Amino acid sequence: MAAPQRIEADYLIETAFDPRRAAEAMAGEQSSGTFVAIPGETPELKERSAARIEALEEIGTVEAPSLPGAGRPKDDAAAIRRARVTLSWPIDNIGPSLPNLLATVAGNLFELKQFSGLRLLDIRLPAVFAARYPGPRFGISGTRRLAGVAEGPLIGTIVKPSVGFGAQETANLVRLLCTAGIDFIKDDELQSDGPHCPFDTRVDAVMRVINDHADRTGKKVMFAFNLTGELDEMRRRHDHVLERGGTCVMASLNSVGLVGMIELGRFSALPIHAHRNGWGYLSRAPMLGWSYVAWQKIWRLAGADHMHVNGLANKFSEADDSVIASARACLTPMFDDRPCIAMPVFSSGQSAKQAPGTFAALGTADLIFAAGGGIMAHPDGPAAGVASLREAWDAAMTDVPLADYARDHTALARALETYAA
Ligand SMILES: O=C(O)[C@H](O)COP(=O)(O)O
Ligand SMILES: [Mg+2]
Repeated sequence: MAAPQRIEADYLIETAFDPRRAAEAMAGEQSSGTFVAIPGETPELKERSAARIEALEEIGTVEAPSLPGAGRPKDDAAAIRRARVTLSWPIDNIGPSLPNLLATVAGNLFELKQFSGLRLLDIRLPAVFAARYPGPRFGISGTRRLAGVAEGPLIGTIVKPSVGFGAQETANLVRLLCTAGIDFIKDDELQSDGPHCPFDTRVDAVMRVINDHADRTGKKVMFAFNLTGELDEMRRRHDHVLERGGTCVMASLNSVGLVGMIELGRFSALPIHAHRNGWGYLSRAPMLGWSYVAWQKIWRLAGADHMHVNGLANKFSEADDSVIASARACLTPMFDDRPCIAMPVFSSGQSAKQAPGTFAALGTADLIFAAGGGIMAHPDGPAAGVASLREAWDAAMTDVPLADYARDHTALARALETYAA
């Protein structure tokens, strides 16, 4: 897996024009060219700075354009063709800069008239990027160490109701979950620092419970406090969590943006739990936007330790094979000497029933399995919800079918009845 010398990006394109001509327009627009030839773009300059087409493979035709507004060639009967294209750029165009990488590989090309579909599938970066950015400081091993979970998944939850609890009500729920043996708890992304549940007050109340539980049992439950905000706010909130003995902070990636995440990555002395809310607008249309395989690399390099990947049979619209491809991507090294592995977080409509499928598909338990409704709505209460997830994972990892294991594990049996649909 040698890092390339040039920046490389793979795309899926759809066009009514000749795909090579369209890809040339895309390469030109994203490097030295524009819509007409310009005198300054000499052969020497192009040699130095132009993006190149490294590969182009046509993969078929479609009846109708996927996106509105695309142009058509004069021959209006021309087929609409799809192709996979790899472009490359010299690193000297931008240097190892993540914000400028974004403008280069995922900038103006999505709206070029030549295309009725354009999706970024993957990126590969020269090793200078690994030297410039921190990458995850904690990753799997650091998270396991801080959470005191040597093997198996981190069984986790999201505070639910997502908003509405005050600090003390949140702490009361945390006490119950700690007693039930949970490993990981997070704020919902909708909860940050509103007047009804101020960040500092929540941290103080929750950490009193977590520290007290740790003093008595030796187990410090990891709580990801959502510090999403402006840069100074995030730094101040981070310091408050650290002072109170907290072991994780959370940020909404699309809210803090790339620069926010880079700054947080450089600053943070705690693992960063990266929430991907908003992902749908980047990915839901199959012929537009980003593949998670490409997108997650940017955030890992910026410093994300945990990356949300949705979950099997989730409440959203993503198919299971895409969820597993995303989780595998987070576990795939980015550079030989800087793997930047992030721990995948399965979350969204998860409950005991998805444990075997998740373990079988991923082949590892190096993950956080977070169930909000899947724990809170257990008919015998959240403690039984936690037990049901633990039992489901024990069954999955010892290759016992859930229904068999449920015969003498009541919490699991009741969960399977409840979350059957
Ligand atoms: O922030 C999250 O991960 C979601 O709110 C998950 O909630 P759920 O487990 O109830 O779907
Ligand atoms: Mg949520």
